[in-house]
Amino acid sequence: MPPQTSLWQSLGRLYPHIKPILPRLFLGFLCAVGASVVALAVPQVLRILVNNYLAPGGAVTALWWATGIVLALGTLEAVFMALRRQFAVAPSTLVETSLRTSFYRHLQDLSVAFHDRWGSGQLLSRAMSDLNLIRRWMAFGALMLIVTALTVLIGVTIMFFTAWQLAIVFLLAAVPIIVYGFKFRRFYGRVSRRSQDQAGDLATTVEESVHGIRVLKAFGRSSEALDAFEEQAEGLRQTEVYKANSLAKFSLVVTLLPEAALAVSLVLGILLVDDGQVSIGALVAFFATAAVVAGPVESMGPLLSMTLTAATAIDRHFEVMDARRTITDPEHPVQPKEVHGRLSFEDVHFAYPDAAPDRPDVLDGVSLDLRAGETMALVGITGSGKSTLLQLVPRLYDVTAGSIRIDGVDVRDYPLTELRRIVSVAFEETTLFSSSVRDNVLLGADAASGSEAADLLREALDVAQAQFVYSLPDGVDTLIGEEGLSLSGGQRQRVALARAIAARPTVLVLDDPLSALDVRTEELVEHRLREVLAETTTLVVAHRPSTVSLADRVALIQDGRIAAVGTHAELLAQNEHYRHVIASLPASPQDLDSGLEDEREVLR
Ligand SMILES: Nc1ncnc2c1ncn2[C@@H]1O[C@H](COP(=O)(O)OP(=O)(O)OP(=O)(O)O)[C@@H](O)[C@H]1O
Repeated sequence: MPPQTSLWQSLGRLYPHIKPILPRLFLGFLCAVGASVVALAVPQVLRILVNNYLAPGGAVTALWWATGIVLALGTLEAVFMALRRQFAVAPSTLVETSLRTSFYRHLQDLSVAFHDRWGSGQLLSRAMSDLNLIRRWMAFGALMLIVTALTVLIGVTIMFFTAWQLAIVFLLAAVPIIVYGFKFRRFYGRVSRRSQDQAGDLATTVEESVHGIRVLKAFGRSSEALDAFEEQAEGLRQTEVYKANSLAKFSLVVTLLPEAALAVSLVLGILLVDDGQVSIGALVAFFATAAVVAGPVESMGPLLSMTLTAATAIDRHFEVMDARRTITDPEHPVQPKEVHGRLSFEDVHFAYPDAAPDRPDVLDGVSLDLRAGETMALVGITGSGKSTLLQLVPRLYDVTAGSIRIDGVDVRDYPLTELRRIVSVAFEETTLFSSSVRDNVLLGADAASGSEAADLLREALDVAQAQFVYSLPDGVDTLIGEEGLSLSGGQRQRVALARAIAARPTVLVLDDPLSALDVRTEELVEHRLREVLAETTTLVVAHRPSTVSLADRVALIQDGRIAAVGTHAELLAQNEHYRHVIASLPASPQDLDSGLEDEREVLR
């Protein structure tokens, strides 16, 4: 658990966001104070009523006047309360939305390394429920806490002036409440943090099991998943019960002590009236004021707990917002007029941030040159770092040493948007968004519109052999559902490949994007890719001999370095490890050779 910050530090971090709506919040605050002052005025009217008009021989009309005044004050209090809501609720929703938007923007900007570390449920709960808590606190909790404290302060002052001897009894009762309040604050803050973190972990579990529902069902692990979920949910329930119990204890003390003080002062009050030191009217007003103050005093517990929960939510929000962007735009960006796509890796080293320090780098000095327009296949045993190397090109991660250059310019010197326009990626694990096929394919071609966009879409779908989309219910406008789950694995891959092609990149990195395709379709895709992307430099991870046929040359990666580069035939003839890797691929090298010949025939 991160270190606990002080309550004021946490709440203070919200100030810049609240600043624009402060005038309206202040008006809301004035209305809340108005409502409290009016509520406190009612007992004073009662005092005058009892002392002057309810005495024997008092005028009846005066009684009606007093009743009318009490009614008017009641109405005024209701109006003030309605205005408070009006002033505070709408602006606080604006702050919530702006916090949520900046949170989302920051999540987009944070590096992949950050997302590797954070559970999606933790981010989801911070984006949704924590911000909701903050909004409710801004619109209600914060105002009411101040108003409540003020009401108690004003009420006790009035009680002092009405009958100071009785007010002292109440002040004595306040001392243990204040001491307990301080202890409660520290303790409740910690428990509140635990419960919000547990809620986030629970959200991650739900997200993961919904995501992996097919695997859970296929392996018959649904009941085990349920057991694990129940255990987590029970942990959260226990924390919530613990929280509720400690709040109940605090509320008990906050309610019981003033009630006890009331009982003591009732006896004392009667003695004082009997002694002539306090009038009956003053005694009535004192107790009526005490009754008005009792409400705010009792609400102190829930309001304080709401404030502490909001402070935790603010801490959780800023933990993400404080995470630094590690992959940023260069200070002095280089923007060449024309990019040809020569791609070079120069002594590239890379280790994942969470890797053990004694582990060797995943990439341990990779040096490789791709000519502009060349297609190179990357081959290596599983876990040799092929995907890692690919992800360094569009700067999903940054090299830890060495450099990657496009046309001689370090990728870190390109503006990020420009680099990602130059480099397009398709991964084996496809990610599609819950929108139309068209929007998914044209995701990286945002500059295109109208007929240009339509042409790009048609061509990309054609090259990726994704013509099946035209027979979907609404053609390219068909919504393909969350993560494209309504499509088959091969269909999803083809849409993702079409997306990479439609971006019209200068450098294309493909992480085995054809693995779910049958050999015939793969052949067709490769054929069309070569035609359309003749000018595009392509680095493709190959897990099947047939994919190697796409390449002009093959690079063999071994122990984090490029062990050999050459044509497939050269490497087969010269490199023992290459023969071993190729032999471990789904088809035998002999098949590959014949396959390659067949495919060359197709390409000729
Ligand atoms: N996000 C990550 N955090 C930490 N380590 C990682 C991460 N991703 C991959 N690795 C590790 O880096 C090494 C290289 O992984 P990589 O995915 O690049 O291999 P690969 O050659 O593409 O494997 P495959 O052929 O199985 O796809 C592996 O040991 C893997 O465990």
